[in-house]
Amino acid sequence: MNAQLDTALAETDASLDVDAEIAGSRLLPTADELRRAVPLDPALEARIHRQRDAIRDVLAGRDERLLVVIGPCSIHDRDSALDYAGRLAELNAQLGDVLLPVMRVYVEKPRTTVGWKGLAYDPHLDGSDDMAEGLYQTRRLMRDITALGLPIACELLQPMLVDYIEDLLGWAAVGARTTESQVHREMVSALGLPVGFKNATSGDIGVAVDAMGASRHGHRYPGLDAHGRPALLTSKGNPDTQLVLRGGQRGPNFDAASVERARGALLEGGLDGSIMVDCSHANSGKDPARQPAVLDDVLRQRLAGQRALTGVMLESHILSGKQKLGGELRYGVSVTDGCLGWEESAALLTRAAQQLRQGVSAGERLSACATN
Ligand SMILES: O=C[C@H](O)[C@H](O)COP(=O)(O)O
Ligand SMILES: C=C(OP(=O)(O)O)C(=O)O
Repeated sequence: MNAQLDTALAETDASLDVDAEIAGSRLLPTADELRRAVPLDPALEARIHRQRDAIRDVLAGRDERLLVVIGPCSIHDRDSALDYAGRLAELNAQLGDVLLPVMRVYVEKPRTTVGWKGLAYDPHLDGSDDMAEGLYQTRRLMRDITALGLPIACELLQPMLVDYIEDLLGWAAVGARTTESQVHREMVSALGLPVGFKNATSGDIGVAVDAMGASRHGHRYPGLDAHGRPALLTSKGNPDTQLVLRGGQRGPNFDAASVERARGALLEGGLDGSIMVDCSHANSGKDPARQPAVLDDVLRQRLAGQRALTGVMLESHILSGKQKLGGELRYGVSVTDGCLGWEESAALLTRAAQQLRQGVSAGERLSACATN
């Protein structure tokens, strides 16, 4: 870890513990300290603002490209994450006319019960939970990926961690397990970036629509200021949100009827109909091999005129499948949910781009006929 940060961090004085149930306490850097240790230069900051604007344009329908949030289910090592980012940046140069790729750099994992919680929590993958190091690695990695020209996305799970990384993100998700939480809605209302709310694990989309409505409003809520002090914060409200359909306990919800129902619910809630389909999770029954079929269906709906479909999400890594933590790890294989491999992912995006180009040029031909 950064030496300057390291000396500032120590075990806190146990005699100060007011709660006997807390078995230990270690200081973390404040967001301000970490940002100073891993700074963002003004040129990169300006680039991230342009990336957010480009994503906002897609969500609002001003840009016809398809937003593609793609990458590992979770990041567990820097080398494979940078390797993946390099490949995606190269592919972006070829497909950027019709797709807007954003890399999943997911460093916090929500668990159904218990399990590894991600690089930010446990960077050594061994239960030692060296979070000061995890946050440092996270910020450095995110900065290095954005420097390749790629916008990045992650799930914002623990509101206290947002300030450590928020300035680096192009897009963020609130996950299926937290969409109904008022605390997360307040958090989103203070973010200056586009955010997708996922439907609940039950499949209920109403909570996500409510979340979008709630986070458009300004809120007053307790949190931490940039120096880590408790403060009453006042947010302005975030107008740039999107509904993410990820399927649920009753099955998938990416089909045309489900998408149209979701669009109706958004309009009824007074919201623009911007929808992303997560091709993974309950929409693929957690079988990565099913993600291409979901993507195909979404593309068919888009080409048939469903303009509310502005984005897709795919879980993809260097190599396909998944592996358990514990033994020796294979390079580039997910340690959480199963992913598509890179070769297949690249072929899939290339095919999607071709289909979208053909669709667009067919559309242009039709409008040219109409005006002649
Ligand atoms: O995206 C990843 C997982 O679906 C999510 O973190 C839940 O994982 P779990 O059910 O294995 O805990
Ligand atoms: C955990 C995730 O998704 P969900 O909230 O849909 O389960 C994820 O996208 O990594």
